[in-house]
Amino acid sequence: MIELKQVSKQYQAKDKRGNKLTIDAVKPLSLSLDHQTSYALVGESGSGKSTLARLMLGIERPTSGEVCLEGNNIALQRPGEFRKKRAVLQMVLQNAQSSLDPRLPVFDSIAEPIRCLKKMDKQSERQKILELADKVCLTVDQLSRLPHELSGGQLKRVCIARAMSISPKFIVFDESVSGLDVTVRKQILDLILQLKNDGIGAFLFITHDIDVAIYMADHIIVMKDGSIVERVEHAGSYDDFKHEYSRKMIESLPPKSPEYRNQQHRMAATL
Ligand SMILES: Nc1ncnc2c1ncn2[C@@H]1O[C@H](COP(=O)(O)OP(=O)(O)OP(=O)(O)O)[C@@H](O)[C@H]1O
Repeated sequence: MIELKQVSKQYQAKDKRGNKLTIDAVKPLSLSLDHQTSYALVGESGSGKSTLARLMLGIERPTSGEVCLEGNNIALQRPGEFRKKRAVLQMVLQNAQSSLDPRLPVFDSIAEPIRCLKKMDKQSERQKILELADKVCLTVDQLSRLPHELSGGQLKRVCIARAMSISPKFIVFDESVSGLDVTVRKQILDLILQLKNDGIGAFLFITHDIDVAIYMADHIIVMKDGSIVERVEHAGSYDDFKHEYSRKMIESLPPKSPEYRNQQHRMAATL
């Protein structure tokens, strides 16, 4: 579905003294993402995960290489044409609150992509939003509220419903459960897994948390300093990670609280 061919991304910045600096956010790499597959991208802060995701979605242009969607180089498509095709690719950002218009009831925020990209009469639109709300467990009452009147977990659900509103083939979840308490976190992760079988074609989960990656994804991609250092399929435990950097990341995991460990056991039991 999405193919990256020797793609790289450099940013120009300035150091403390004002000298020009080139940042190799993503070094040349190739990667294919298939339909109906779950991916996780793990790596420390600054390793290039979000930049790589933005390249996949065509939000950023690569410095070199090609990004192809269904075999077509997205850089060669006319903006109008790509805008329509790009709708099949969605992203759920880390900060749910700032991704939503604070003045709009969340019903309208969920409806926004439909209004921009699809022609739908009001009755069908309402029906569609109610179906989506049901899928992500939001009540009709919650749909009429403003973002600041919802909890963090409810806001994540709104963002997921919004991303799903135009039936995307691929959704990137960028740190989508950070900042949530363990119970809500588990609910959101399970919701995404459930939606995978019931709507989302494929997804990429960006996370610092290797436990979350193991729980969520069929394919785990480990990034370090802009490069992919390891790919693990169907990881069942930490032992499946062999690269020195992955091992270091695992060794530096903080000791887990009893509550967290119990949750991991419950997660493992459901796999
Ligand atoms: N617009 C930009 N301009 C300049 N440098 C940037 C820009 N965006 C990202 N970078 C730099 O590129 C590198 C990779 O950043 P990126 O956000 O992709 O990492 P990340 O792995 O997603 O980090 P985090 O987990 O903290 O979100 C970092 O050194 C970052 O400072």
